[in-house]
Amino acid sequence: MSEAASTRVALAKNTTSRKTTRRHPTSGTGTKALLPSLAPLLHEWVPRQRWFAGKGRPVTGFSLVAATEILPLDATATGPGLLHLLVRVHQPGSGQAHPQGDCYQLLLGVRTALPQRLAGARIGQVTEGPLAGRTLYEGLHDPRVADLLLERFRNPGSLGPLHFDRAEPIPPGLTPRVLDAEQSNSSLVFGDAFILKIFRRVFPGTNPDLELPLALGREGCGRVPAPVAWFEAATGPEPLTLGVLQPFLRGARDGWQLALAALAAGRDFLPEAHALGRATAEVHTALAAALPTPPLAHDRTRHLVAGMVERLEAAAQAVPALVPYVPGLRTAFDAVAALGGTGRGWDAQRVHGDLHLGQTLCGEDGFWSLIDFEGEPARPLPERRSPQPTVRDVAGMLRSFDYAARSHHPWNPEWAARCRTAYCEGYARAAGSDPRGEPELLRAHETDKAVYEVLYEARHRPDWLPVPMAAIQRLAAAPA
Ligand SMILES: Nc1ncnc2c1ncn2[C@@H]1O[C@H](COP(=O)(O)OP(=O)(O)O)[C@@H](O)[C@H]1O
Ligand SMILES: O=P(O)(O)O[C@H]1O[C@H](CO)[C@@H](O[C@H]2O[C@H](CO)[C@@H](O)[C@H](O)[C@H]2O)[C@H](O)[C@H]1O
Repeated sequence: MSEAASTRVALAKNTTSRKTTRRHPTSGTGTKALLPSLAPLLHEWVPRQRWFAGKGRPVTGFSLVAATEILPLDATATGPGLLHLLVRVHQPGSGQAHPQGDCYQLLLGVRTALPQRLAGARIGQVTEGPLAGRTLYEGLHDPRVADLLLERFRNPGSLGPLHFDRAEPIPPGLTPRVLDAEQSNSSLVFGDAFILKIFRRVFPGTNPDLELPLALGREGCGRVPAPVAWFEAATGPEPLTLGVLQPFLRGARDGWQLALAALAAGRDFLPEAHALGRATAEVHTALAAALPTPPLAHDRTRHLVAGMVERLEAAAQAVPALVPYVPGLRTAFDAVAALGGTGRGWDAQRVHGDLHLGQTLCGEDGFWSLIDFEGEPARPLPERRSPQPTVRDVAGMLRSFDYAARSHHPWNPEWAARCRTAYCEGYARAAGSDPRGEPELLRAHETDKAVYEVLYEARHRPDWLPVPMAAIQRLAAAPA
């Protein structure tokens, strides 16, 4: 992606170098020049955010990809200013899509005085530059900012590099609230009618969390809330998806909470697991009808296995506790490679990509929906958008039953085993084929998922590491 502007702030040397910037219609006088004065605050704040994916590696600087003044930053204005930034965060040895680092979306509120109700959103006071003396804060926590975003969706169109689109009319005057969830992104709920997900780490190319729900909506699949509106940035040849507004499923509870509640009550979760299998199969069937389904021939099987091996090796480097299990885990991948070598092929299609209990919502009427089609956030976007065997999703859910059972004391492995069976039965009933019919492929995907989880937990929730590590031990010991 070409940088829309090239202001770069080198934090390591505590120096600021400014190169030429391209004029931008909404940048306002000096908007791009603001980054150097905001960088020290961002350097403290960004790495602490739940959505920051580069944890554990130092931040060495920031460069500006795009800046848009959504609300004027004029110091004489009575209300807040709102600065929309796309910022590349420089980190050594990083960058899914860019060698220097990943690009993040920030919505920064600017006020002369921060009201007490926004104290929790405070980032800090700017000490230099045009905003000196003013307070910077997380804009999404400010209802005035949230209202303004909704207004943009109600009246779509372009604002500098930002483009707002909608599929249907949106009513005015919906009260906003920030969703208080442990998330990879940030979400705002409007009047319990809509939920707006703001993507934090953004990549060139349509995000599958917009692409797949739109395709499923066109296909008439009611298992996924269909996007009502979205916004993107044009900063290079491909758009960056920035946010999606969709219907809010009021009163729905996620599968993770429900599974834990069942465990706490000493109950099985079998009708739920069966229904989840059915919902997954219906989504897969609709995705296969809506989007291409190239078969996974020998060369692509090799590629699939090579990716799994590569991820295992990378994870073992990052988490040394994995190292003793690498040979055992490799047998799962070798078994698929061997089958591929005999000319055996598999069907492939677009899938959810990161399916787990927390991505399922059960409505008050007991109807299950699937959400969050972004795929595994750590994977490069082209890979997340590539067709894959549907067992990838099945494996994700099977792992999730294991997670739920492991996070409850005393550990009840039979509970998880029964859920896994019920889920596969529900899936088979709706899909017409049982995911357990391809045991090598399923085991390889479960192994790949457990490896991903080890890395995820090591980076984000080290206390949870024993959960996927227990599965690693089991999978490494399983006969090939
Ligand atoms: N359409 C929806 N209706 C109700 N709640 C939702 C909806 N979409 C998401 N949520 C809630 O928001 C949370 C985070 O959404 P998700 O898409 O998983 O974001 P992230 O990618 O940041 O994890 C979910 O766990 C769920 O509780
Ligand atoms: O929901 P996200 O897209 O942010 O997914 C990431 O975080 C999940 C945890 O919040 C993580 O899921 C893992 O923990 C879950 C329990 O909290 C468990 O149900 C899942 O099976 C397990 O993978 C997910 O892997 C990660 O991508």
